[in-house]
Amino acid sequence: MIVMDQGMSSGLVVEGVSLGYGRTPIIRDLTLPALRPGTLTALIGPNGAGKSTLLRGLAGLGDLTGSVRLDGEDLLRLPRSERARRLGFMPQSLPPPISLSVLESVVGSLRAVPARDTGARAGTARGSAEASPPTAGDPLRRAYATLAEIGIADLANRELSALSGGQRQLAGLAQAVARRPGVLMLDEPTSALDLRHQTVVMREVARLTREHGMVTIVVMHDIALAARHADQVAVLRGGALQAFGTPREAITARLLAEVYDIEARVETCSRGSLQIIVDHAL
Ligand SMILES: Nc1ncnc2c1ncn2[C@@H]1O[C@H](COP(=O)(O)OP(=O)(O)OP(=O)(O)O)[C@@H](O)[C@H]1O
Repeated sequence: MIVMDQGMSSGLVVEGVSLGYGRTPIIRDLTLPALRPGTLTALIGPNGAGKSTLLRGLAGLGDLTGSVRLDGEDLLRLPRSERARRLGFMPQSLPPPISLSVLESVVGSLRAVPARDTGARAGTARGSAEASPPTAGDPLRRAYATLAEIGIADLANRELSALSGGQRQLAGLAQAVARRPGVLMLDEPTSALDLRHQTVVMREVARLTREHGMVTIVVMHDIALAARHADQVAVLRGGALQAFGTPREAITARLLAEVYDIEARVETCSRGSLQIIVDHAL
């Protein structure tokens, strides 16, 4: 059990981390403000900024140095299996098109690393459900509920190998989300999705993050979508943190010019959400 003292803070604390490939450094001495449980952080920045490298490093893939603590516990010193229990990672690549049904793949991921007991009520199935709901077994129930939450209960019995790219991305998301890990890391989870699924996925990820007290980090390129669903935004360029704050604090026309080399306007629409209007590339 972890006992909090004044030197420990709850949530994810990333301090002085560095990481690269071979001798090429990509992330250099990066420190993030503490990421609190129940909050969603959008990690944005231009192509090649190091977003995936950072996420993969935090997930234990790569030789990351520095300090990464979750609720005061040093994640880098934990055995791999223990670290895996605390972290959920969905990479940028789609899950392989293997001969497993979507439901079986989510159950498999739950059996490999059991779900964290967050004390919150297990997700209730919503949305259309063409497949019959399962009647027994906690992993099965949890897996099915997760598919319903992200709106793909109708895909439960379809084989991964017979899905479209976007459908496979949703199945991969279900595998990562079902476990309710302490830290949930998603690398561009909406890149293959249509407009409705982008919105549903971000809404549900934000809801599950709050409900289960997860620290969620989502790499994304759609800044307006990030602004709508994220509690805070971390902006990366050249492996370094350029800005961090609430979407309104962090996303400014000046930042977009500096980080993306574009002239853009950041405006508030009639319903109050941030919109980015790109005028031209600089
Ligand atoms: N396996 C690898 N070996 C060597 N260099 C790599 C490898 N993967 C990525 N890089 C380099 O590391 C840098 C950061 O790449 P990374 O994929 O982390 O960027 P990103 O911000 O996620 O970009 P994108 O938005 O294009 O996905 C880039 O210069 C890239 O070429």
